[in-house]
Amino acid sequence: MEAVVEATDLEKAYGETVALSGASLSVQGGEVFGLIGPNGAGKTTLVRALTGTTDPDSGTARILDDSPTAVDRDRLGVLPQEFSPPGRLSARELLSYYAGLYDDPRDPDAVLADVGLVDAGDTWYEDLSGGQQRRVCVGSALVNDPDLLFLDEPTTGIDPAGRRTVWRLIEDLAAGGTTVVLTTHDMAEAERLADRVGLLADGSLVAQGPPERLVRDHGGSSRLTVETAADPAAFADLEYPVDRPERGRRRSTDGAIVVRDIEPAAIGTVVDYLEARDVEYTQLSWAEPDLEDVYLELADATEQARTDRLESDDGGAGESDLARAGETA
Ligand SMILES: Nc1ncnc2c1ncn2[C@@H]1O[C@H](COP(=O)(O)OP(=O)(O)OP(=O)(O)O)[C@@H](O)[C@H]1O
Repeated sequence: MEAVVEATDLEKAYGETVALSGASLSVQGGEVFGLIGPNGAGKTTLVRALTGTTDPDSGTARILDDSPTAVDRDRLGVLPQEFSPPGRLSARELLSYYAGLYDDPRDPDAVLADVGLVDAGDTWYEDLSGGQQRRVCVGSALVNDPDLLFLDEPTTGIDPAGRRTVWRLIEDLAAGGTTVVLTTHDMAEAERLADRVGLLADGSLVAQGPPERLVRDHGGSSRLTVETAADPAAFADLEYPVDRPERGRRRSTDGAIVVRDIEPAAIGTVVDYLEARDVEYTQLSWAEPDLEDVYLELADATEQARTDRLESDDGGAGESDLARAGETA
């Protein structure tokens, strides 16, 4: 399959701030590629470099076998993260306006239907809810029926039902052969839609692969979370490894203990253990590793590597972690 997006060693700094530090990726025709990563990792900068709205300091970017600034705009759809169309045009007028910019656009009413806004077609953009506005913006990126579509956080602010409408839309586009590069903070969205996911951290892609492979390689084991104020020492005799939840995973305010490498059939053993020792708990929840675990693991490893690099004189301490994290790439 031919690469529709190809980035090699892209670097971009804004003054002292390094936004991209050697980002490389390749997206094949018809693929949905999910770009994930912490705030400030460089995702929007990468999308901008790939769509010709920012010039990288070095490295090369090609889309649709052309340079991002020279590519045929009729073949490209872009939903930027920040997009503010004129407020005093209706949803339908806005889509008609954007459709008018292309040689062979789609029917704006069909696009309105695609994004689930038939009933709001005559409402001024400024009177739509935030989620409806975002859906109009998604629609504006589709009016030219693009071969390649960049969506930078398309579902931010959209309610769960509307999010599913957009997800189905993206799935239909992908089924029709559209190549999609999707930036998101929603791991469920990435896991559901993306054929491959790239984790951007500290300006470079530290891991790339199909979500299930990333989960297998970096997600860790299944876990049973016990919401309890008890100390981990109370679990010392349990036959499974026990520790605290990862950063960002704790839901209870009282604290929790995580029992690892445990299958659902063995949960009863833990319940018996807790009851035999009068350890109080409020809830048990079992989960398989998912993309969020990969994210937390690799983003943490990269952040730690960066801290080590800043703290060490020769800068070498963090590199091995980064290299290890990137083995899946
Ligand atoms: N125009 C700009 N001028 C100065 N700094 C910028 C500019 N654009 C981005 N940056 C900086 O570059 C870094 C990467 O930003 P970018 O917006 O690409 O990250 P991101 O991964 O998209 O973040 P988020 O998830 O918050 O949208 C950040 O430190 C940001 O402050």
